[in-house]
Amino acid sequence: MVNNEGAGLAVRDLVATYPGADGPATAVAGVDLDVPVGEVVALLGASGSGKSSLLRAVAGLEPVAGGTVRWAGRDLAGVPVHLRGFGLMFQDGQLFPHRSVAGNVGYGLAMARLPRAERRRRVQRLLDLVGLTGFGPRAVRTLSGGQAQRVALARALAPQPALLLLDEPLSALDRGLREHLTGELRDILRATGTTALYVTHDHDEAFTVADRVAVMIDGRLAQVDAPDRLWRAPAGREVAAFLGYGPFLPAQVTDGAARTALGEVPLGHGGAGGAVPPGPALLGLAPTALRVSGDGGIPVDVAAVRFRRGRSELDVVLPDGQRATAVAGPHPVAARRVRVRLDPAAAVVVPTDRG
Ligand SMILES: Nc1ncnc2c1ncn2[C@@H]1O[C@H](COP(=O)(O)OP(=O)(O)OP(=O)(O)O)[C@@H](O)[C@H]1O
Repeated sequence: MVNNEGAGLAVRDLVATYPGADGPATAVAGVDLDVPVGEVVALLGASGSGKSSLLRAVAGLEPVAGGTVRWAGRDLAGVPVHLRGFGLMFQDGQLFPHRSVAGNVGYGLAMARLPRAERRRRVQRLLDLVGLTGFGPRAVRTLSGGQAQRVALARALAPQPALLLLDEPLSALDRGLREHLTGELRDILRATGTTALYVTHDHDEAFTVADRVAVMIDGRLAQVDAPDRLWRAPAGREVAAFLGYGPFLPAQVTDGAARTALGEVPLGHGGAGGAVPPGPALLGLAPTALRVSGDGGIPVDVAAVRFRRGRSELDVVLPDGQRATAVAGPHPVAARRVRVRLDPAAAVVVPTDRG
């Protein structure tokens, strides 16, 4: 991964607002983000967290209320969308309905006045790349949703944009197709060495596509990290809860281990990683962190039992009254009280929230 000083995207203290009834409403609340050349960064957040607003501000589609967007060291304030050299891809593709597939993919190349023969070659290469060999003459209205998004991707990649901005590019597709295309998209971005900022609310998509994932909560970036590190070492309870950890139990960190009501968890092992200072902390449980055990473990009451994907899942009541999920084997569980053991690899220790 190239990371020359000043290369790539550098966003500093970016603020984006919309006019509201009671004055401007803040959608992006002072964001710093770097996307070095060749890297794919996913902006992951709940609906309304400000992901699209940040992406649109980088694209130049929205005016910024504060801060800077730089590419290769150059401040882009006042540079219009079409002169930033960025590519855009949206959820609904927005293909030109009256052009063929090839006409759509080659659009930017025609604009750039590339000679016809070279244009043809590039369009063909791109259609090969996105798995649509031979689709050039097809009318876009005859395409399936997945095919249309492949065309949109090919069109966005055609002018070899310095930065590709993707806003929920797969979210209009059904789950199976989305999962399939996510892997393909990652491979295509890697194969073309594309630098990209990828907005999604889908965790699996972000973790699959991105070199680094930026978690956006209420207009702020709560953590930016490689997928495995984000999962192993969330910065705090807010990020851990967003990733799906919970409930959280009090923990006391000493000498590389965290003591909790469910037992001791070694730090830096399995899921319970991160630089958590000694003192009070929190233990967050992934849905598979508790296993029903035949012998030993903590006794808990069973509130409900479900059978799911070949195994029993129990809602159990922890000693402090919180509900948690415990996983059992393939046989139905009839007991009203069971013992559970903690799998430290499926739990995280995070610092207590500040303030
Ligand atoms: N054009 C607009 N006018 C007024 N408010 C807006 C506008 N666009 C977005 N907002 C508000 O800004 C906040 C952030 O919206 P944004 O679309 O950036 O979030 P998001 O994380 O991309 O959400 P989603 O995943 O639902 O698209 C929200 O509170 C939203 O209601």
